Amino acid sequence: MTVSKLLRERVRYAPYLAKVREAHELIPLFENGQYIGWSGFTGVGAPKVVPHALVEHVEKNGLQGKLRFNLFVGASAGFEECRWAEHDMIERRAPHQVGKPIAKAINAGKINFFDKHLSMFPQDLTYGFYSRNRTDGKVLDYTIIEATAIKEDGSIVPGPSVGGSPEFVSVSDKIIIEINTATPSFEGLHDIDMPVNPPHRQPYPYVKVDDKCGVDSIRVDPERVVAIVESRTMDQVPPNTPSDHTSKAIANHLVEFFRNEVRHGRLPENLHPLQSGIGNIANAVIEGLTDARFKHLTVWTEVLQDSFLDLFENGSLDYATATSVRLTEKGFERLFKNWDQFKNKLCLRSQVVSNSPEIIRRLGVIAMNTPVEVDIYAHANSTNVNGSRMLNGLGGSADFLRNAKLSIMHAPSARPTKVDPTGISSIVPMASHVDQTEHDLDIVVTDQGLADLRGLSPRERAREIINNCAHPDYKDLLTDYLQRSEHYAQKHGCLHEPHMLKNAHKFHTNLIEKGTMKVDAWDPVD
Ligand SMILES: CC(=O)SCCNC(=O)CCNC(=O)[C@H](O)C(C)(C)COP(=O)(O)OP(=O)(O)OC[C@H]1O[C@@H](n2cnc3c(N)ncnc32)[C@H](O)[C@@H]1OP(=O)(O)O
Repeated sequence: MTVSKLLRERVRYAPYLAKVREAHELIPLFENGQYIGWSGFTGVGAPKVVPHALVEHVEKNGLQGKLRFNLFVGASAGFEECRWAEHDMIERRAPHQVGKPIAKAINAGKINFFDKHLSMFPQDLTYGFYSRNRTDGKVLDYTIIEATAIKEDGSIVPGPSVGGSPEFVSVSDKIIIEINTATPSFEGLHDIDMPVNPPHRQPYPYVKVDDKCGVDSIRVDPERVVAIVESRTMDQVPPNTPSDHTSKAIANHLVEFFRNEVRHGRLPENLHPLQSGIGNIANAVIEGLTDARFKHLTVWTEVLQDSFLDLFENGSLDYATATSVRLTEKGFERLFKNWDQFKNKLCLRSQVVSNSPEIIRRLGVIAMNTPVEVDIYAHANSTNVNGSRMLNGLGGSADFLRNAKLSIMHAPSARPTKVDPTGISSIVPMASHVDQTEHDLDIVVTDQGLADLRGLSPRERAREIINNCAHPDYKDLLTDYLQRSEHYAQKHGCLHEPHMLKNAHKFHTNLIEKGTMKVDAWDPVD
């Protein structure tokens, strides 16, 4: 088959050129029930052409439900996995996904989804934990990995994400590489630690955000590479919603808090390395920091969004490292236009390193993530609406919030429902599912204000959160819940973290029944 000039330029290991194939030629390799790894993290760097050929094959031949895979991706893969979900091609999936079709299939019980900390998922896969029921001893049948170049030794230069690819490649029976020639090569941007399992694992020696101790490409045994496919499809990240008065208010409270910490000597003037989660609030908070004009900031995070480019450009940010650079089309244009400037200030690592609890704690990272809800004692739910409906998954939130120097959760104080513009309170009596515990969180912040929970007992925390963070529509209700719970608990000698279990989830049941968390009355308890 003919090999394009662009592909020849990107593939510097000649033996691979004999393995160049069209995606449709690879379809016979795939069988129902196989274990597949994909590159990709937060919707960038995932394979596109082979997954697309497979879904077309399923669609054309009516194979929905008959060609299903155990699919593992470092974090969300985006559009391609949503199409697989729509065509019932996913039997099992871990650990983090984003997109209505895939969440719908999970919540319809069609996909066996399991959620695991992003720092742990790739290593657990290499331990054989997820393939322990296989009788052939394999972990993954295929890894399909997107690359932007191949080096002289056949090693893989990833694109805008590293994620779990090093681990997938290390335990995969066969490997298919998609070389993306539509996107510029990301060569020089990666620092990758190839997996070494206990008892031989050494410490990751990073003590500064810009330390580089790994390799610049993913080592692979060329014999296991069965095909090279050219991809001409760019990543597509939807534009971020512009910040609004809610996200701006959250950002302002946080900036004020940081300034106060600096004044009291608990943070240096350039703060500590920042981590910021995904979503519009996270993006807006970083925008807020841009306006605050801190100097010499650094970032140790898992995903970089567009707003970080502003921080670089206005001179606030010295260096940023992550496992994925998830930019919109405009963001990527800005990155490539100023490539020489950014390439010395940016580094992409494996997700086991970007999310390593040990490094997060060593660097004193400031972690900021958005929850579904936080309860009055500071247990937070990041994943399951009403304790049951999976959204995206835990992601790296707990890797960071458990280990950061400052663990911050930011949310709007209330969200609208169809019948009530403030029908959902982000502050609830008892979280309907717990991902981050009271032992992890230091700060809760909403558009109403900031609750500093450090050193407070549960009942003190409850007052700080209700008074500072709850929406005015819910303040009295939550205070009433707390006082009644205290009265009840006093009688029963259980005043440490008082609850009326009969009413603890009444906000949620009321929301399900009436479309608002505004309960009319509490059930009597004695
Ligand atoms: C890859 C990474 O891990 S990055 C690092 C951080 N990762 C994480 O924190 C992972 C977990 N967190 C997340 O997935 C997100 O931060 C979320 C979903 C919790 C919040 O993000 P937001 O942008 O604020 O969520 P958004 O407003 O889009 O809400 C998502 C859905 O949940 C619903 N929802 C959110 N909160 C609630 C609530 N308290 N009660 C009921 N429904 C809720 C929304 O109405 C919306 O419903 P829809 O899908 O039917 O439209």
